[in-house]
Amino acid sequence: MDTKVINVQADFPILNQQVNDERLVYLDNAATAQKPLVVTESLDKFYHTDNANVHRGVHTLAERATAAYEAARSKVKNFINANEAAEVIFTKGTTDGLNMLASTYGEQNIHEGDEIVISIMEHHSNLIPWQQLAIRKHATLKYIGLTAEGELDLVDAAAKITNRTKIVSIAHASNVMGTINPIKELANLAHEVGAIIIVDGAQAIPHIAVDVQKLDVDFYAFSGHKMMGPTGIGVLYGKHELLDQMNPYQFGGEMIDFVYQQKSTWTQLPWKFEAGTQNIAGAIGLGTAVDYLTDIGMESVAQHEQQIVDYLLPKLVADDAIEVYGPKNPQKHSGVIAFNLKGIHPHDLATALDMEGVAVRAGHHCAQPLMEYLGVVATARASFYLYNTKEDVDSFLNALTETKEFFNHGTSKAK
Ligand SMILES: Cc1ncc(COP(=O)(O)O)c(CN[C@@H]2CONC2=O)c1O
Repeated sequence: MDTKVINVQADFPILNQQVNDERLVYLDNAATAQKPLVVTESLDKFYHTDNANVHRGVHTLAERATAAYEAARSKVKNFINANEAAEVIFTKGTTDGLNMLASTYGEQNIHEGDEIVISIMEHHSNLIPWQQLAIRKHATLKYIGLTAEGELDLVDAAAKITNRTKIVSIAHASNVMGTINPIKELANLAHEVGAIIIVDGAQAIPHIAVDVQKLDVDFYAFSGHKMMGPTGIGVLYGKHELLDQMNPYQFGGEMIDFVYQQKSTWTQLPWKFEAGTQNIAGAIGLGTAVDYLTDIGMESVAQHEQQIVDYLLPKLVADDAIEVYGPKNPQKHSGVIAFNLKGIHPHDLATALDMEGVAVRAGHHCAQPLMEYLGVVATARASFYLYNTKEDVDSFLNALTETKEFFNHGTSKAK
């Protein structure tokens, strides 16, 4: 499939600035992505011309706001190829969606002795909800390990997913290891034993095409802010029949059919899970981000990032002063690259890079069990998106060289 050359920096005014008298090079996209003008303009338009509460008013603005909100839902439905818009629940983000599942599906279906299987590379948002559920229910939480290459160990997965497993919950892409996990295979392993599969899609949905029906996942959670949408909006996709069985997550306006003094009945999907006034503007902004990505094409986004990784990763791997985590093969590594400069604390490294205008993340990345598994306390992390360029990569590499010299570090082999 032919892909467009991506040249979108002009859509992101935030990128056109100096930091510490150097050109900003923003490489912290795994934390949050920058927003194109069309997204912020869609928020302005809503608040300046269409703002009203949704689903309840019969006046013109309420109808316009409702139409825009539900149009956003339809855009997301098409973007992930859900079977119907009712399977798209707006949430606050990935964390909210995963907690919703643990508090509803989990509470209703996990019992003493049952097993929940996740992986050691999970973000805390896809670890703690299951850990606390297992504690509450006297169930068992098991972790799938990694191969020597730093990928998910499918042999270990097959050994740990058994007829005692009720839930498998896995990141589609790691926010540390730069791996894309074999979700279709894991879905098959889960379904073969009668378990469901939940996917944390936070680091995948912005970067690769996701087809929830082709993957045959039961639930898929992601955040708007990582795919150039506003913060505070996200999506939980779920198969209709499973969402139907779940108790509401929160109670209040919007989500009811009828409220009597001593009992209440609930409305239909998706609104059963959208209690109270929702993040209407956020949903509209997310819908605009979906349009923006769809216009560019996810194939083009993926190829653009692959070109960056193909160019950068071998240089980092070849440098004896640098430890790279995750697969060393660029074809198996996403645009999230965790690394350390040997002997230098990642916070000091990130501070030094910031002095050169380069923004990377440093810390445990809300993946402390993974840090322990890797034998490190923290790492630095550079993460790329469609608006990053080869010039950004060269600036990053130059800043790394400057930083190594600043810390009087050994010279690297790679030039
Ligand atoms: C894999 C993964 N899952 C869940 C989350 C939680 O998403 P929300 O915060 O939107 O609910 C994140 C956030 N990524 C963190 C945030 O900052 N840096 C990171 O790597 C993530 O990377």
